[in-house]
Amino acid sequence: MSFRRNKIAIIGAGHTGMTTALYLAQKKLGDIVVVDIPSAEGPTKGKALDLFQSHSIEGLNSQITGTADYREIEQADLVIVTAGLPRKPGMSRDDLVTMNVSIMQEVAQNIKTYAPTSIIIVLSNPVDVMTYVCLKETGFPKHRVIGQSGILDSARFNTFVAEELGIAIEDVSSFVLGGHGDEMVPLVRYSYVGGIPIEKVIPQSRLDAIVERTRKGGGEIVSLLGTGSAYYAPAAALAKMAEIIILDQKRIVPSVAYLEGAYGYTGICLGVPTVLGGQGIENIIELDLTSDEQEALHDSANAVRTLIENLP
Ligand SMILES: NC(=O)c1ccc[n+]([C@@H]2O[C@H](COP(=O)([O-])OP(=O)(O)OC[C@H]3O[C@@H](n4cnc5c(N)ncnc54)[C@H](O)[C@@H]3O)[C@@H](O)[C@H]2O)c1
Ligand SMILES: O=C(O)C[C@H](O)C(=O)O
Repeated sequence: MSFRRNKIAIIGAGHTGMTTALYLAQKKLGDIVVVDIPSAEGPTKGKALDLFQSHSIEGLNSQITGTADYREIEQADLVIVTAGLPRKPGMSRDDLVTMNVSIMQEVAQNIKTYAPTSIIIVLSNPVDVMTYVCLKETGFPKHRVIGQSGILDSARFNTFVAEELGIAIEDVSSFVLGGHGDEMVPLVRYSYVGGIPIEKVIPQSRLDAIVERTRKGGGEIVSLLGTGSAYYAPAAALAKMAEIIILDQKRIVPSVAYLEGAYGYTGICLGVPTVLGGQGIENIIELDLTSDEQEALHDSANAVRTLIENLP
């Protein structure tokens, strides 16, 4: 009799990578290997060992390994890519594209070599473009290369709605569509509090303000932090996607997916509602959009397409 535990690789042992490792360990989803560049091998091993030692106190039993050697991701079921530069105050996510594309190309080649059957979740920014680069570099089928943005953006929207109404965050459900930039499209019409459409309980002017704050939600944290960008909520979003995939939960969540016709777009990666499960993206759900929503999505998709067309 032989048992094999799930294996999750995280590329990038920075803020989001290590926070994701912590959430994954707490969710007891499998063994975790964290990979960073050779010059960061010591700190990567140190962070992994520190987290591993916390298991004795927390009653956890995942194996946590830090390394700079991609051979250690062999047989990973899931690879989460957080490698790349975060933005600084005053920058947009798109300003990271040149640096992060070359990092993504190198990372993707290593995943292709050492974990060719894995499912990949990309976090690195600008995430719609990085998901596209990862898909093209690995040559993996499109359902196995997924980007994270919508769970985070929806979580921000939910937080602001809950604050506005003074109610529990868990009673708010919303959808944010489109690219992970300031043109993202929070879908107010598809957002609810305890099953009640939010348009019935929040006046339009306040909804407009919440939509605007959601669009700029990442930048708000970047300005407050002064250095680096958000990591607790992004890591929670990654761990949620990992849990859905590993447990084959078939949940409906927004993911960055490669589109071949959905919403009228082809050849770009964009945030859309998906069914996520053991195969990765198992389906894309097409919602009816009003002409205003379509126009907003068009602006967002165009911003992503322009970046893709101008890739270095
Ligand atoms: N999509 C989202 O919702 C979202 C949310 C948060 C952060 N991000 C993005 O995620 C990325 C990481 O953010 P962070 O806060 O963890 O940054 P960080 O600087 O804390 O960590 C990045 C890590 O990547 C490593 N790295 C760099 N080049 C590498 C390579 N070639 N191979 C392996 N590792 C490499 C660095 O050494 C560093 O440890 C950034 O691009 C950020 O913008 C995206
Ligand atoms: O805003 C950033 O640069 C990081 C991330 O995309 C976020 O939304 O928090």
